[in-house]
Amino acid sequence: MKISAFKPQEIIVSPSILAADFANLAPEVSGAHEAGAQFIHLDVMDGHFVPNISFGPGVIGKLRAHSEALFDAHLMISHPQKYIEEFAQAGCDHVTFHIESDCDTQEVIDQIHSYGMSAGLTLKPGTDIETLLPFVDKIEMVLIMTVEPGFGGQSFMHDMVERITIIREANPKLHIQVDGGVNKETSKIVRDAGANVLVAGTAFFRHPRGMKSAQLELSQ
Ligand SMILES: O=C(CO)[C@H](O)[C@H](O)COP(=O)(O)O
Ligand SMILES: [Fe+2]
Repeated sequence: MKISAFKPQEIIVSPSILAADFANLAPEVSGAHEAGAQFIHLDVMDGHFVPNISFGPGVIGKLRAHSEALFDAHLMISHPQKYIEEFAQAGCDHVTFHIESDCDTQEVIDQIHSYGMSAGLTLKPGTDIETLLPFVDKIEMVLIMTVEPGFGGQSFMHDMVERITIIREANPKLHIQVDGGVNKETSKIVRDAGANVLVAGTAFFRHPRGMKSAQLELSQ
């Protein structure tokens, strides 16, 4: 699945498997797609860029056979340039990395594209949004973090919403993704601001009435 199959006006839910049952990832991933999610959000953490360790290309590669959803990797790692080939081989369709990573930003964007994947850029809440502006015509998606990266289940940072408007004005054709504390209420706020890709971990995989209810609540 390629991101070019989706329009930036289209509302897409990207469930973060960080909140899924790690002992049952295959049915969690296939169930998410069956519930209507078109992306699967894969949070890769190295314990260095962020103070948490999650999973890497080995796990993603095993999950690939269980879903036809777009595999949307969010790399929270210090040296993304060392691993792009591995994420491509694991079956990722899209790779987002952090502008604060220790790499040449344009070189990593080119590296991602060279494997036929789409590229995304993101930034921590404390980083100036202006740092992203030189790249908005070079990538397919911007990810606005609405929590400090590293952990699921945190509260949505409302003061990040104006970043969505800034990016939407800078490039109306970009996919704009929001990640962190997205639920029934906050998804409306970010959609109204111009975001179209909604990452949800807790609100999706731990919804009291299941994934189909979560999908409906996030996308309506
Ligand atoms: O990138 C992330 C954390 O760094 C996760 O994608 C995000 O936190 C999703 O979890 P939740 O919806 O529970 O906030
Ligand atoms: Fe994420």
